[in-house]
Amino acid sequence: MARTELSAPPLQHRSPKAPQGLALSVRELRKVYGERVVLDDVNFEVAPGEFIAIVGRSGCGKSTLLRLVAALESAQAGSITLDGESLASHRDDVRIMFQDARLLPWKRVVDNIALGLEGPDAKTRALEALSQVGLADRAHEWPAVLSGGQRQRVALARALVHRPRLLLLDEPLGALDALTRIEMHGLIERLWKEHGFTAILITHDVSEAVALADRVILIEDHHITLDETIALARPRSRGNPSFAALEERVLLRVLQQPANETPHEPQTHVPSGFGGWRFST
Ligand SMILES: Nc1ncnc2c1ncn2[C@@H]1O[C@H](COP(=O)(O)OP(=O)(O)OP(=O)(O)O)[C@@H](O)[C@H]1O
Repeated sequence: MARTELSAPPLQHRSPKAPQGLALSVRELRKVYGERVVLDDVNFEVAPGEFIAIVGRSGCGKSTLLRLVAALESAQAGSITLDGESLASHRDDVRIMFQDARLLPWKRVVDNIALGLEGPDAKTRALEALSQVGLADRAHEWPAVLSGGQRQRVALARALVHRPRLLLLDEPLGALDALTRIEMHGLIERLWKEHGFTAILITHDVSEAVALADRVILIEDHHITLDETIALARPRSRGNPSFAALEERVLLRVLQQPANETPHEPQTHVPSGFGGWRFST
């Protein structure tokens, strides 16, 4: 496989002020619904500040895995740790964003973002976050008058205002048109670089995964069967032949036509400890 334009390690571009992203370790994870095994012996590691995309056919367990990392559900076996500690220890460091923005329609945009913030500067912080996603001029409007893409920008601001160290993205661009998606890729990548959080993105769009992620993980048959490093310099160009080659390679694997190379082995063990933490957006 062609691998050109080697990128720098994820954190080298970051501002020294950015909080460090959390390291994630998933070990021997098993999730079953009734008789249905969804995940079995799933193992992977995510380095602080790394951007991971998870792909796989519909129903393979991507959202289930993210919900387990978000402690919205618990597993039958295995462990998930953040910086070697339980999920409960980092409940305030993790935020999740979904395909629908889930804004409260009776609150203005800025008040949706300020929800859950405390202190006299809550509104100022909410306005700053809104400005970071390019919507400062829509602060006092109702969510209903925004476009789908704008609503997702608000959802992103609502997550970022809490300065997460791990951002979980469950197909956040799935309902947007192709042009808006590409604009959002640029925005997400810029904010990831500036804020320094670790990011885990679920997507059906292999091109999106290759555009954004340091690594793409494939789930099939309850396991991780591919863990592919995307060693392309950022910002990435879809017109680049190396981009197209990587996209094709991952897509062929998703379609169950293995390429010639062997998937990466699962990575090393770190201390375990499973705990729950409160969900909030
Ligand atoms: N609460 C639940 N109860 C029972 N089965 C569930 C539950 N949640 C998910 N499942 C099942 O687990 C499997 C994995 O679902 P999941 O939503 O994680 O897949 P996915 O890869 O995210 O799919 P998609 O790409 O279509 O969103 C599916 O077979 C689904 O029906």
